[in-house]
Amino acid sequence: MNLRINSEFGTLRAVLMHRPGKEIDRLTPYNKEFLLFEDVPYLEALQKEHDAFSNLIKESTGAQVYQLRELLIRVLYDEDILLKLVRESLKKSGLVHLAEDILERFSTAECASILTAGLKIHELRKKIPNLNSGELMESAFAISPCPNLYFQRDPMALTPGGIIFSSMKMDGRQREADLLRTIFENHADFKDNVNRLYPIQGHDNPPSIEGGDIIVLSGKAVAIGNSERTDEKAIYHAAKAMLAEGSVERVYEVHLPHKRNYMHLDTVFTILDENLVLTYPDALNSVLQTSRYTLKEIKDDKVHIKREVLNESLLTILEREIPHLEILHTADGNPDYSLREQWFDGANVFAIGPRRVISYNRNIHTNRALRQLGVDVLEIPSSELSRGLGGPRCMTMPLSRSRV
Ligand SMILES: NC(=[NH2+])NCCC[C@H](N)C(=O)O
Repeated sequence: MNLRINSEFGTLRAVLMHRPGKEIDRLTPYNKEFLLFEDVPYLEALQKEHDAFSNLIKESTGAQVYQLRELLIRVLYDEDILLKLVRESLKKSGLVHLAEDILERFSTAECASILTAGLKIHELRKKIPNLNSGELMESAFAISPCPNLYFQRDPMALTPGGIIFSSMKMDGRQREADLLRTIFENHADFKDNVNRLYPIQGHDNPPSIEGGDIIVLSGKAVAIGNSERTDEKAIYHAAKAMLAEGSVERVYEVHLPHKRNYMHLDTVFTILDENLVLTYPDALNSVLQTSRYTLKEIKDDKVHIKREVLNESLLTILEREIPHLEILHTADGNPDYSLREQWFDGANVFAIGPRRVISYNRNIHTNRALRQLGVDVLEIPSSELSRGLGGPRCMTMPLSRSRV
């Protein structure tokens, strides 16, 4: 698997997902906002919906569906890797000195659970009765949970030139990118095929960038949202690395309002075929601030890139990059429904092949409009999955697609 993607819609061959687990049960009415959820989901129902999603992908495409937990356990068998991750995860609570004790008392599979679902002081005390946890309350987290891990789109991104490992903006998600990067840089199935574009060498605290903001417009062009989650500096470095690699010739920086319902560029639009884009009414026209990065020259091993501020809307850019562009609006533009359906990620469908998408069943008006255009729409249940405010594209990390 060469871990590069040159379209958003080539027939899916392999995808990474995470079946939600105990990390979801960490959500309460008090921490849900901090942990970026709209509500407190019912885990069993959430898992059923997620299973329906992953099974549908397998049945409809025959693609290989990797599960994060299995990949993680495999790399954690290397004790140095495990120790490093556990130490890193304990930094926030100031309990790094407990890392070795944890490794001694928990199995590798249990450590994988701790790294995803977190660990509370009182849970740790069961294994270490004389635990000195300082000022921390029994209900505090020694290791914080990652309830957003089923949004596999965000901790990294595949591009035509290689992989961008995210540096995640919000406190509640920061550990996710470490898990993914550790897997891809160490797992035997992947490590030799990783061309890391970001973070660049020597960046300890890289500026933030998240996978949901990165959309491959074509084998030669990539759009990155400058958003609530992705910083201008990160876009600059990622653009420079992509342009230096050579596959991508143009990187667009798209300024989004820094608001929760625009949190990532893929909440605004998704690409379903070589000339079909799904978006919500007015979004493409109202995004007016954009910039374009191109390569100037590579001289004495130094890469120089050019940034042009464009007075063009996102629509104009898409029209230039995608010949014969056809645009479909969520709920077909119906003012009574398009906002509702956009809120629950109507524009965020997951393309499993050209004009073949998986969509939330609740977005009935959008799904109907897609079908009227001849798109094959496969639906998944969405009562619980949608409470995290992410849609089918957000929940998937395609690792391989047929080239288009
Ligand atoms: N690619 C996306 N749009 N992801 C949606 C992520 C939702 C998640 N609750 C967050 O706020 O981070």
